Amino acid sequence: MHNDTLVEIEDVAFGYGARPVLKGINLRARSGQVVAIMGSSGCGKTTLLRLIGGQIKARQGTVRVAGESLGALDQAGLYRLRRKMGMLFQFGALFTDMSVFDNVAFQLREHTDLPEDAIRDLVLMKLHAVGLRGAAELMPAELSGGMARRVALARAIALDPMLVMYDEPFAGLDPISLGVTGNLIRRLTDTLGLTSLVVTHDVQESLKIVDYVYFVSEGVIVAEGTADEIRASALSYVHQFVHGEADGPVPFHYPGPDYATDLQLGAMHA
Ligand SMILES: Nc1ncnc2c1ncn2[C@@H]1O[C@H](COP(=O)(O)OP(=O)(O)OP(=O)(O)O)[C@@H](O)[C@H]1O
Repeated sequence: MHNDTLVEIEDVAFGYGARPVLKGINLRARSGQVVAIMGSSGCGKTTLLRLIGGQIKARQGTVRVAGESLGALDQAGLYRLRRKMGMLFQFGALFTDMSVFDNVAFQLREHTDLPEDAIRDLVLMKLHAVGLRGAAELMPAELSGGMARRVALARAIALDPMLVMYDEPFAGLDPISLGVTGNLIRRLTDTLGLTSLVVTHDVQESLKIVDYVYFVSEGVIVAEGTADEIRASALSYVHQFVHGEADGPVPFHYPGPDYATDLQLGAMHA
């Protein structure tokens, strides 16, 4: 293993019940990298993040985080490792009855014995890092969507994780907040020396900030490369994704009965 490899996934398979979702995934992310995982809806991107977070266990293969194989850890070991991971799941819901400050302080109060004045300094540092120190006393209802996303980000980095996982960080944001969020992910990764894994549909926004991209389809990695390699890719799957075309290997229509049969056109002629 490369000595700055933080996440390493080898030949991982997983399914819900009898249905296979991931069929042999290989992926790696190093310290200081922003790595994106893309693929069409339902291809298993969130499942992959849950495997890395240890919420679910691989049926085959190994998931290693910071050199530790998740399959070999007991509950206490998993819990210890998870403290080094920040997770920002869809929209990173904030506690609506707590101020911005208390939202960010929550993890620190739960997981450390730090005195309140140390917690105060840490919270203000994290809020400063996302440009919202001045918003500490606001309630979530008083924030714009983009601001709420940044508070969730401050909360995700409260415990100084080595790894931050983002599930659809750009979903539902206006174009300006989109750019701000992307730049922030890049900047925090660089300045804190962490690793960011970003699950996203937003190819254009993520290509601006990522070091490496993996495309998942039908349970396997079908393409991977740097942002430039992905932009230049001639693979039809990647081309369709990058250029947002409806026709290509990823069908626009969910598989179903033939359209004419469904509309009973045959019956009309009978
Ligand atoms: N807890 C579960 N039990 C059973 N099936 C599940 C469960 N969670 C997800 N699935 C199924 O597994 C597949 C992969 O889901 P997953 O959420 O990982 O996909 P995704 O790529 O993140 O999708 P999207 O981009 O739409 O969020 C989907 O078909 C989904 O319906």
